Amino acid sequence: MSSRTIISCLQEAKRVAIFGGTHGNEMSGITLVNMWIQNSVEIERDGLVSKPFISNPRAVEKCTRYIDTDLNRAFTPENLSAPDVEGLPYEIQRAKEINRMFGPKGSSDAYDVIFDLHNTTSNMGSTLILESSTDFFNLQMVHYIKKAMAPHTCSVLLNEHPQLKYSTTRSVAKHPIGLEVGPQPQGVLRSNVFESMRTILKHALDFLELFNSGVEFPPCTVDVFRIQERMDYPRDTNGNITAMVHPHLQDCDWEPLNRGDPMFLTFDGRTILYEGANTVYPTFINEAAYYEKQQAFVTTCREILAANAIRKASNVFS
Ligand SMILES: CC(=O)N[C@@H](CC(=O)O)C(=O)O
Ligand SMILES: [Zn+2]
Repeated sequence: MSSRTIISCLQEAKRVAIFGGTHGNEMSGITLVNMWIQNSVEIERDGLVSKPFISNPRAVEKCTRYIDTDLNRAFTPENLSAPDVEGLPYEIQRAKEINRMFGPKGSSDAYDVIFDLHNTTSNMGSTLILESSTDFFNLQMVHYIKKAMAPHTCSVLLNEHPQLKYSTTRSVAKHPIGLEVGPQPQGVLRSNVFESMRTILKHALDFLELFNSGVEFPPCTVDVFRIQERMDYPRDTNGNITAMVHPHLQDCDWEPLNRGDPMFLTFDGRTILYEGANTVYPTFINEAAYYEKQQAFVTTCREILAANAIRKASNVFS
């Protein structure tokens, strides 16, 4: 190590929660978390308190994304500080409960890490979702997971966009991290998707154990896809879609989309081309849950993020 290496000394990451069922029809996370609630041996590590938790139990019971409103958009300061009156939408009540249990969001009492387990109908493979490009702890963790997963790929989606960023369930933690694995239909369990998610989480917990044991992680870089733009389906004046994702784009998550490439196929057989000047990398292509959010896919650009070396701050009292 060069004498000029900057080391960020961070608090130990002791309290870790694993959320499944933030969306009640995304079966891998729900099944894994229920399994770990029954028997937690697999997620136990030295120096860690790991809490498996079903975040939206009523939606899980009904096998639907949400009851009243999307829980994974609900953790806004306004919602979290709303008075506990009767008749609040279920997910707003639940957000306040989760914030009390695992937060409060933004405070030193908040959980250190929340892993939130999601599935997508898109062909994204294994993806980690970050909300900040400057959280060195998460960047180091993601770097560790990517290396441990090789030769299998694990993509990193950075959702730091001022307009497109949303108030996630995991944002209650100091270090929020989303796991998004697909393709898996809503309400369906696929063994390959289930096992990929399980493997990512195993590596993540191994990283936390190493960090807490005092291991120093040298400076690193991480290839990420930064969210750029939401692309909606073509629609008629009533708001109904008039085209589908083009067969040349379907399932091509993370592959370059260049000016002039096919994007949509109208019901009457016309191809709509991508007209943007720059090459982009689409993802969440044809995600079932996003029809209601007016999103056919999201474009991203590639970027390389750098992280300082990290290690656990030494305790002066020990
Ligand atoms: C398909 C799906 O639910 N995706 C998640 C992504 C995330 O957790 O940031 C969501 O829209 O909330
Ligand atoms: Zn989800």
